[in-house]
Parts: sequence; structure tokens; C-alpha cells
Amino acid sequence: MTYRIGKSFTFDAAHCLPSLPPDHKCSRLHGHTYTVEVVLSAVYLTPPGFVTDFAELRPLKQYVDSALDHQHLNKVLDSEPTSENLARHIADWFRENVEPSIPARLELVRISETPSSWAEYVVPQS
Ligand SMILES: Nc1nc2c(c(=O)[nH]1)N=C([C@H](O)[C@H](O)COP(=O)(O)OP(=O)(O)OP(=O)(O)O)CN2
Ligand SMILES: [Zn+2]
Repeated sequence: MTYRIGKSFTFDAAHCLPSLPPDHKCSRLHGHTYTVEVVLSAVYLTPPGFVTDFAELRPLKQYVDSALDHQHLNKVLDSEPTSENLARHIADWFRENVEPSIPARLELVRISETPSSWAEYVVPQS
């Protein structure tokens, strides 16, 4: 049996995908209101019955606000800022900076650029 929780954050940012053909609309600079959703799991609950306290995820919100909100994502990521690469970037940051101090593991990060599309990075089982 595994328990899961999720939390979402939003931020606004600009990006372009320069390796797309020049006539592709996403090769030009444009912006999105992004949604970041993280899903965490635990086999055992910690008192009073949490996978982890949602408040423990505050550092991720601070990272999103300081590093991603109102930024040009091509200047933030080493790779082209697709939703897939952004999901991996956030998962890597979370696993390095938050996961070691909480009783839960990161399952996945989901990114939505628009209400009708999303991409996920699913963390491999260790
Ligand atoms: N697999 C991916 N495909 C695309 C990505 C991506 O990150 N991963 N990104 C883009 C562009 O960033 C684009 O801005 C978003 O694409 P799209 O969903 O086509 O956006 P629209 O709002 O224009 O959607 P419509 O439903 O066509 O109005 C492209 N592809
Ligand atoms: Zn885009």
C-alpha cells in the first residue's frame, strides 16, 4: 500500500524553442502561465497521518518564485525549455534540495503550459 499526495504551483515565464523550424509558432519568443504539480508517496504515514506536511514543500514554491517566475526560461535551463525538460529540471532540484529532509519520495513532476497539455517526468524507482 502506498499513500500519495500532490501539490501544484503556478508561475509565468517566457520561452522559445529555437531548434524547431522557424515557421513553427513555438520557435518564437512567447509566454505561458505554467502549472507545476508534484506527486509524493510514502508507504508509512508520519503523525498525525501525513505522507509529508504540505508545508515541507514551501522551499519548492520559493525556488519556483525566485528562479522561474517572470524569467526567460532559455536562460535558466541548460537544455531547451520544453515542458518535459522543465519537469526533469524541477525534479532534479527537488531531489537534491528537499527530498533528503522529508519522509516521502518524489514520484513525478507534471508541467502544464496550457490547460489542455501536460508533460511528466516520472522519477525512476531506486
Ligand atoms: N511535447 C511537447 N510539445 C510541445 C511543447 C512541449 O513543451 N512539449 N511546447 C510547445 C510550445 O511551448 C507551445 O507554446 C505550446 O504548444 P500548444 O499546446 O500547441 O499551445 P497552444 O496554446 O497554441 O495550443 P492549441 O490547443 O493549439 O491552442 C509546443 N509543443
Ligand atoms: Zn511555449
